[in-house]
Amino acid sequence: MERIVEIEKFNAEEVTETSLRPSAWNDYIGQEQIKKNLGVFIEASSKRGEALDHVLFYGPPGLGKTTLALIIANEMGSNIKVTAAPMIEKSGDLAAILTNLEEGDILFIDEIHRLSPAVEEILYPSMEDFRLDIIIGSGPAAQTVKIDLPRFTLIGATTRAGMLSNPLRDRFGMNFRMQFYTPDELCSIITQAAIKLGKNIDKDAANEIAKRSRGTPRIALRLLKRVRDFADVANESTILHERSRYALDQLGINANGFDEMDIRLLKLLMEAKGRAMGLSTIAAALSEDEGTIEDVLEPYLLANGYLERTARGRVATPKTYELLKFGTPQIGLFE
Ligand SMILES: Nc1ncnc2c1ncn2[C@@H]1O[C@H](COP(=O)(O)OP(=O)(O)OP(=O)(O)O)[C@@H](O)[C@H]1O
Ligand SMILES: [Mg+2]
Repeated sequence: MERIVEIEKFNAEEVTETSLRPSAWNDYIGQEQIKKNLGVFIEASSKRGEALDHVLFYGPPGLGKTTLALIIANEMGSNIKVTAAPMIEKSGDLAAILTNLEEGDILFIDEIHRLSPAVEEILYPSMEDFRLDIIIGSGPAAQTVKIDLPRFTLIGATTRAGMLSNPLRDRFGMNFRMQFYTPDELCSIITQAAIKLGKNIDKDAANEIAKRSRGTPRIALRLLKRVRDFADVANESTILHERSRYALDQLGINANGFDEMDIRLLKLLMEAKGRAMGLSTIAAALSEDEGTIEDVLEPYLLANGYLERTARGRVATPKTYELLKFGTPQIGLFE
C-alpha cells in the first residue's frame, strides 16, 4: 500500500524543517522511554490487526512531537492526515475530515488545546465509539444522524497540556510527556543533520552547538544551519569547533542557550533579590500569558535548576545569579 502523507499546515518553518526531519524509527534520537513504550503498543496493535489507541504528546515546542507522529505512521505503514486545531473552525470541518478517513488511518491534530468546544463535542464520540453524531436542523425538528466511522488513530500534540479539557484528555489511551534532550543526544541529532546538509562536523563543534540549544532539536538544527553558513563563507568543508564558537558568539547565542525571554524572566526574578514572585506578577511584567510562561518558558529553566517554584512563587537559583553575574540573592532563601 502506498502511504499518503498529507500536510495541510505549511508555514515557512515547516518547509525548511521537513528536509532534516528523520522519517525512520531508528533515526529518531532520544525520548527513549517514550519510544520503548510506543514500540510495545505499536507491535501489539499490529499483531491484533487493530488501529493503535489514541495518543497524546505534550511538551514544549520543538522537542519532536510532530516528527514522532509522522514516524509512527511510517512504522505502522498507515496513511496520516496532518492538521492543526485552528484550521478546524466548525464542527462540519471536522466531520469532513473524519468521514474521509479509512480504516487504520492516523489523524494528527497539532495544537489540540485550541479546538473549539463545539468541535470537541463532535470529537468525543468519534474517538470513543468511532461514531459521528450530526445534528440536522434546529428546534423541535432537529434530528441526530449517526454515521459510523472507520477505526482510526488520533494523535494529538500540544505545548499546553494544562489547557486541554479533562474529557478530551481522558479519551487518549496514551499520554506522553516529551523530555528535553541531553547534550549527547543533541550532538547525534546535529551530526546526523550535518550529513544530510552535505557537511562534516567536528565532534567539539557539534558539542558547542548542542550546549547552546536549550535541550531542543529545533534550536539545534537552526543553529547548525547558521554555523554552516559561516563555514561555507570561510570555504571550510568541515565545521570546526573554532568556527562554530565564533559563529554562535556572532549570532549572540548565549552559552547556555537562553533566549531573550529566558533572560527577561531570570533578570526579573533576580531584581526581586531572592523574594518569590507569583506567576501573575511575572506574566504582567513580561506581557506574556501565564500558561505560556508555565508550559513553554519555565520547563527548561526548572529542569536545569535555573529557577525554582516555591509555595510563594518563583525564585532564581544561586546558579542563575552566578551565571548572569547579578550578585547574590539578598534574602536568605538558600541557607
Ligand atoms: N528525536 C529527534 N531526532 C532527530 N531530529 C529531531 C528529533 N526531534 C525533533 N527533531 C527535529 O527537530 C525539528 C522540530 O521537531 P518537531 O517539529 O517534531 O517538534 P514539535 O514538538 O512538533 O514542535 P511544536 O510544538 O512547535 O509543533 C524537526 O525538524 C525534526 O527534524
Ligand atoms: Mg509540531
